[in-house]
Amino acid sequence: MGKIRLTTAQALIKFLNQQYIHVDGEEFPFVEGIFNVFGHGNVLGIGQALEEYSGHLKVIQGKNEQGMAHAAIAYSKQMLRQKIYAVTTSVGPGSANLAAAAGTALANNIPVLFIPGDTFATRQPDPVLQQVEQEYSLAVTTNDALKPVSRYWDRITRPEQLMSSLLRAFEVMTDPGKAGPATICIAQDVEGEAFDYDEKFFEKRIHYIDRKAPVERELKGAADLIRASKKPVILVGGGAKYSQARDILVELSEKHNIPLVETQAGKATVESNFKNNLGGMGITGTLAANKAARQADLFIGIGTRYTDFATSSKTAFNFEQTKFLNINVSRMQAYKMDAFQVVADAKTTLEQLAPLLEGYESDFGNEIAQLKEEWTAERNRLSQVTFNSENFVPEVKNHFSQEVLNEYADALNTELPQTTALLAVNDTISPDSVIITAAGSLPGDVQRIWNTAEPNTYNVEYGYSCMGYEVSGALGVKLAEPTKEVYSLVGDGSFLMLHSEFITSIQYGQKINIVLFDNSGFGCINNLQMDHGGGSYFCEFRTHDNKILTIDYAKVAEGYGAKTYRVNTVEGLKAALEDAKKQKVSTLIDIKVLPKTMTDGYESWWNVGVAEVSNKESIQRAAEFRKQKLETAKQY
Ligand SMILES: Cc1ncc(C[n+]2csc(CCOP(=O)(O)OP(=O)(O)O)c2C)c(N)n1
Ligand SMILES: O=C1C[C@@H](O)[C@H](O)[C@@H](O)C1=O
Ligand SMILES: [Mg+2]
Repeated sequence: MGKIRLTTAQALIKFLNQQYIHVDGEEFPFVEGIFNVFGHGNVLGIGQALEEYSGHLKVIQGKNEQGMAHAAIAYSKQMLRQKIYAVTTSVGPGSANLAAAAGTALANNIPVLFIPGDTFATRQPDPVLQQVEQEYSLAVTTNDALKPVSRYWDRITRPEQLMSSLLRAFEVMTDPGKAGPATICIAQDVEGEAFDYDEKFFEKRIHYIDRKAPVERELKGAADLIRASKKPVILVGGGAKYSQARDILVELSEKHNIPLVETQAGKATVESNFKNNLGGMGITGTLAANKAARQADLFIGIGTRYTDFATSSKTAFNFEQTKFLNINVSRMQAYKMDAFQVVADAKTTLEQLAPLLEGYESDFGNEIAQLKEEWTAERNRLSQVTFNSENFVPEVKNHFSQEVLNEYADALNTELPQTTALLAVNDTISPDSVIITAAGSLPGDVQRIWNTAEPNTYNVEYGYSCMGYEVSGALGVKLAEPTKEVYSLVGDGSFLMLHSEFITSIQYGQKINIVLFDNSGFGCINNLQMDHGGGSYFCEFRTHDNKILTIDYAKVAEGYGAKTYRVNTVEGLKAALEDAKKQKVSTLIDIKVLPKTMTDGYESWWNVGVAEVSNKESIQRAAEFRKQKLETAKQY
C-alpha cells in the first residue's frame, strides 16, 4: 500500500479536504473552512500545514476563540447541520476560551470540529507556557475541561492516532442522532511530527446521512394514538427543522386540523403565517400555543428535547389526560415524558404516517383559527405600545415606579418600548432576511412575536442561551447565507460580553447588521429577581453614584469601521434599517429602549430556585407560590 509522509497537522488538513456528505441524493464537501486564532500551540503545526496546503478550505482569522467558535456553530445550524467549519486554537487559555462555545454546540446538538492545541506529548520542556500543573496527575491539561462539553473528545499524542480519532469524530458529527461538537486535542509537538500515513486514508470519503425509517410497530402505534385522540397538538422541534419536514407538517396539519406549536429550535420550520401555526410554546410562548397545549389529549413532540422553556417546567399540560408521542432520531430524547417512541427521521415518519391517518380529523374545529386571531390582535397591540411620563403601565408590571421609568427615558433619551421597536424591525426588513439571537429578553420576544415569513430565517440559540452568540454567530450565518441580509438582535449586556467577530465580519467583507437594544442593564435577570420578590439588585447598569450608565455603542462600532445609526424613535429606526440595507459594510443600529417593555406572561411558569428562607415577605410568598405550582407539575 502506498504511503505518504506528512506531519500530523498536514494529515489532518488533507483529510478535512476529502470528507463529503451525502443527503437526499446530493453530495458535497462537509468541511467548508477553518477558523483560527494562532498561538504557540498551533501556529507551527496546523498553521504551517494550512500555509502549505489548505485545499478548498476557507481559512478565516478569528478574534476570540469563543467568538469564532460561535460563528462556526451558527454556520452549521444555518446549514441545517449538513456543513461545518473547523476551529483551531492554541493551547491553555486559547482552548479554555472554547468551553462556553462547546457547551453551546452540545446543548443545541450542532456538529462542529474543535482542534485545540495541547501540551507536549514528550513532556521534555514541561511545564510549558500556559500549562496548568496538577499534583495528582501530569496527564491533566486545560483541554480536559472540554470533555463534559464535547460529544466526542480525544487527545492525540502520536501521529498515527489521528486516523482512528478523525473517523470517530466524523461518524459522530454526521449522525443526526448524535450530532454535536467533536474535540480533538493535538499535542503541540505531535502536530509537527512526521509519519508515513497510508495514502488510502486520504481518499475521498462519503458520509451518508440516510433517513432512518420507522418500523411497522412504531408506525401503527403512532397512527393508533392519533386516531384515538380528539385534540392532538404537534410540537415542532429542531429535529423537524433539520429533517426539513415543513411540507409534510403543513399537509398533515391542514388535512387533519392539528395545531402546530414551536420550540425555539423548531421555529421557522413552518412559516408563522401558516393558518394552523400557533407559534412558540412554553415560558416564552404565545397565549395561543399555551392554551392549545393545555387542552391536548395527545402531544406529538417532533425532534424536541422538551426543555423547561418549551414545557413551562412541565406544567404546560394537563397530565391527567395528555398522552405523548415522540418522533426523534435520538432514542434518549424519544424516551422523554414517558412517550410512545418512534425513533426515526421526522420527515420520513410523517410521510409514512400520512396514509394511515386518512379520514381522521381532530375536534379542534374553528378553535385554532380563533386562538390565532386573538394572538394576532395581541401582537398588534404590542407593536403600538407608547410611553407616557405620567401613568405608563409597561408589559412587566409593578417593578419600576413611574419615576424610575422617567429616569430611564431621560438618561437614555428615549421613549421607545422594546416590543414596538422589535416589531418595527420585523415589518421593515425583507422577508428572506435571517435573524439571530440567543440570550436576554430578546429570545423570548422573538419566540412570541417575531413573524417568520420563510423557513430557516430564524437562527436562535436557546439551548445554552449563551451571551455572545448573537453577534459572533451572525458572521457564521452570513457565511451560510451570502445573498441574504443577516440581523443580529442583541441586548446591551450580550453585546458588552462578546462581539469579537463583528470585527472579523468587517475584515472579510461579510456584511452583518447589529440591531442593539440598549436598556442599560441585564433586563431579563432584573425582571426575574423582581418577579420573585427581590429588589433591583446589581442587574441595572448604574454608576458608583447611582446614575444610569449610558454608552454610545454607535461610536464604539464606528471605531471598528461599521456604518452606524443612533435611534430613539420608530421613524428613526425604520429609516436606519432602510439605509442599512443599502450598505456594503457591516452596520450597527444603537436603539435606546425603555426597561420593562419586553413581553411577559401568557399563562406560563418557570421553575427557578427561590430562597426558602428570607426576611422579606415578598420572597417568602414567591417560595410558597413555587411550592404550590410544583404540585401541578409532572415530577420527571
Ligand atoms: C455567557 C452567559 N453568561 C450569563 C448569562 C446569564 N444571563 C442571561 S441574560 C443576561 C443578561 C442579558 O442582558 P442583555 O443582553 O442586556 O439583555 P436584556 O435582558 O436586557 O434584554 C445574563 C447575565 C448567560 N445567558 N450567558
Ligand atoms: O438566565 C437566563 C434567563 C433567561 O430569561 C435568558 O433569556 C437567558 O439568556 C438566561 O440565561
Ligand atoms: Mg439589556
